[in-house]
Amino acid sequence: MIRVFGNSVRMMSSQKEVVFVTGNAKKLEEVVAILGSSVPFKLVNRKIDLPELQGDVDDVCKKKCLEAAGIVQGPVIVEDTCLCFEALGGLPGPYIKWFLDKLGPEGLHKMLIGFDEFSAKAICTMAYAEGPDSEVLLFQGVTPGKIVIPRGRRDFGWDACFQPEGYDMTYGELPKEEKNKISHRSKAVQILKNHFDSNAS
Ligand SMILES: O=c1nc[nH]c2c1ncn2[C@H]1C[C@H](O)[C@@H](COP(=O)(O)OP(=O)(O)OP(=O)(O)O)O1
Ligand SMILES: [Mg+2]
Repeated sequence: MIRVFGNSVRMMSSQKEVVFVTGNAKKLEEVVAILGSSVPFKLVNRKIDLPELQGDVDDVCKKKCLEAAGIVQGPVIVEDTCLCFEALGGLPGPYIKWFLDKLGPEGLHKMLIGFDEFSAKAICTMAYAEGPDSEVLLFQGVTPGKIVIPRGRRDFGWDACFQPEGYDMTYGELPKEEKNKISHRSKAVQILKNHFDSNAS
């Protein structure tokens, strides 16, 4: 179990504990690194494999969040990550996990050769709910880029085949701290953090 303790004064008054529900250790590692210690709540992880749902990005994330809140019976954060290919009208999108499992990063690139169109968007949608009957808030970060022949680390999903716009390195080649400054996840976490910062007093 990983705990991130907020160190702000506001933390003393709120003492809010939020459970980040994910079965993906790499996601957790990045969210913890991006959030740092300045969050006005205490983040606690629970490793639960939530169902892989169907639908549009926002719907998938809302349902996933309510599933998690039902299990935890309290405040939760979940996130769902999409990789959307321009040539495929936004697919695989939320189904990227299955495409990656079956094709690997090489296959994701090969799939697009016939289209000769490699533009893609990495989208992270974070969802927060106070409980199973509460409203779900969404915080979304998007990083545009292109799908390339894999280069770099293979330790996290499709990192090796995604090259963010304006960079000549893939996510898998960029130092972790650099990825965490520009990634879809860092943008979503920043928006979520701003929300909690402005509602914490
Ligand atoms: O920054 C990333 N860089 C490379 N690959 C990534 C990234 N973020 C997620 N991924 C992979 C993991 C999974 O194959 C799919 C998203 O599926 P997604 O359902 O959101 O993740 P998951 O099932 O692994 O964890 P969770 O328990 O939070 O649902 O893309
Ligand atoms: Mg999942």
